[in-house]
Amino acid sequence: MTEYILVAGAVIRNDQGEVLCALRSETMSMPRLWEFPGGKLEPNESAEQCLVREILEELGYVIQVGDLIADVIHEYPSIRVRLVTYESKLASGMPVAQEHEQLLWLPVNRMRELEWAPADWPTVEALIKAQSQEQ
Ligand SMILES: Nc1nc2c([nH]c(=O)n2[C@H]2C[C@H](O)[C@@H](COP(=O)(O)OP(=O)(O)OP(=O)(O)O)O2)c(=O)[nH]1
Repeated sequence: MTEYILVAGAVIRNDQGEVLCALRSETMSMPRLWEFPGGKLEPNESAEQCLVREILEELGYVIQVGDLIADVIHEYPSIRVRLVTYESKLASGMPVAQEHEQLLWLPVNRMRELEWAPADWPTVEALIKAQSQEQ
């Protein structure tokens, strides 16, 4: 039996195709690592419902959730996280950081420059691969 914490992350794009990257603050676990906004699923909640709720809490904004990008299990020293990431769009307007230290819109081809939470790398690589296949 492998137990894990199920976490959903939103890959939020703007009209230029840039992705919203969020820096975990000093007071959060895994401080100062970049992540996709989101969080742990509550009981009886779908990943989509979790993302809409978390993004509203963290960024004050409603998103529209699209396709699954990656579904990975990462073994941290003290926890095992299953991270599912989804394409998402903002309905309109701009997100405002309420819990994160910093928000950054980055083109996909620059995402490797950030220090991501280890569970996030398969999503970053999938985004880069998908973009290179489009060109
Ligand atoms: N939201 C989010 N969490 C991530 C990502 N990558 C990753 O490893 N995580 C980890 C960090 C946390 O251990 C967990 C998500 O918990 P959370 O975002 O609800 O964090 P939290 O601050 O409420 O929880 P915690 O401090 O009690 O761990 O998943 C990611 O891209 N987005």
